[in-house]
Amino acid sequence: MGTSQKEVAPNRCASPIYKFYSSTSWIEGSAEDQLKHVAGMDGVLSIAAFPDLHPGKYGPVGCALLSTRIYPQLIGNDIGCGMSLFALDLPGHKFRLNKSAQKLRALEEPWGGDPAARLVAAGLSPELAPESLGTIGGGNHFCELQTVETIFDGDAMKAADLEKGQLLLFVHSGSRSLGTSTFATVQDQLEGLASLSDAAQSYLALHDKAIVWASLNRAIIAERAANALRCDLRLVCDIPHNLIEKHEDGWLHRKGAAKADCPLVPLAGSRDALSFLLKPAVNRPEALLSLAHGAGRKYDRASMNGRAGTNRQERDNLTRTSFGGLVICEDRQLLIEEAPQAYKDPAHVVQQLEALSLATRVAALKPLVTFKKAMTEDLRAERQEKKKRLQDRRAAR
Ligand SMILES: Nc1nc2c(ncn2[C@@H]2O[C@H](COP(=O)(O)O)[C@@H](O)[C@H]2O)c(=O)[nH]1
Ligand SMILES: [Mn+2]
Repeated sequence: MGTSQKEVAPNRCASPIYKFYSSTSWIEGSAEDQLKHVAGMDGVLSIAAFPDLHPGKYGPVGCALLSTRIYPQLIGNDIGCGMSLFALDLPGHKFRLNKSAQKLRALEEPWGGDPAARLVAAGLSPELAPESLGTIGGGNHFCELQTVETIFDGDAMKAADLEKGQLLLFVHSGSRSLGTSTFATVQDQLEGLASLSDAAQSYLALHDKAIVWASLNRAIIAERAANALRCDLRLVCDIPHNLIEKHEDGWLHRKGAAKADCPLVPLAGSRDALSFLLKPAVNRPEALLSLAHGAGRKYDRASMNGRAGTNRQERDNLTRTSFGGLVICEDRQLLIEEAPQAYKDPAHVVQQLEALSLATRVAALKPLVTFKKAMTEDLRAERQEKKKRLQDRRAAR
């Protein structure tokens, strides 16, 4: 069994950091500085860091942290963000790439369902951010049509009733405006919250609702996509990666770390790389019941300007993949910020997890169509209006 590198931050009281990556992994120094900082925070007992580790706004992304105190800023505003994988009953031979891409554009239209009914059925108040339900959101959230490219663990695939060539939907989204408003209530509490305090209890109550909301949101996004593709769907796994959970020794914070106390965990690649389905190992307590959730960022959003999509030809190329797939992202800035070059190599991340006996690969999943953002008439008009306002303001100066 491979061993993680254990490090104790210089602070005398700092907790151990178990690093589940090696010198061959792309890890920014600033991400490790953030790890050391959080290891020294009051009440922190242990940290597990995965090969998708990268610096985040409020702390490191790609890690799990056990603490006696509650730290909402480690989770940030996208509480409950996660990835859900669904099997489609669309036979591979009936699949048409261009037609499917066209159909998935329907995801940009407002959802025509009954948010109140769905919220109530999920045990939530009908007033809980109904307007955002069924929407993907920005950043690196997506709804991706994939196919099973390679099977590594036939038994696990059989148990999940999946086969080679199977069409899948992979949805990455979170709690949208609900997570943002929940985080806003505690955003300034950088020193964390005593777990029994009123502030912690009311944050956790809202947080738990955001987890359920985010999962429901992913299910509705997938239903909308399956409807557009005129097929049925079946949930394979639904795994959050931004959340706090009660653990026997304290509070387990996962930021960009997949909850791994379950049979199958997806690991996202990029829109032009394979994603993976993993089987978590069960005997690594230092990993804090968690796994890497993706490839992890190599370059932050701002530094992608100039690295990708610098001219029209390059931007056009970004809407097609090296697998022959298509990307629907009609927001130029988003197309560039989320270019595949912004991410590390997911195959390396998986290889590291396997080398350290944290997980084994079950299957590799190939992206066919990645939906992020389509330009509707309303959006186009909104954009033009904004452009005009800017021009008028400049002219008035
Ligand atoms: N299959 C795809 N994976 C993608 C895409 N864009 C990003 N990614 C991966 O998802 C994780 C999510 O990171 P998070 O910290 O924001 O939750 C990221 O690390 C990438 O590996 C995509 O279009 N398709
Ligand atoms: Mn996420």
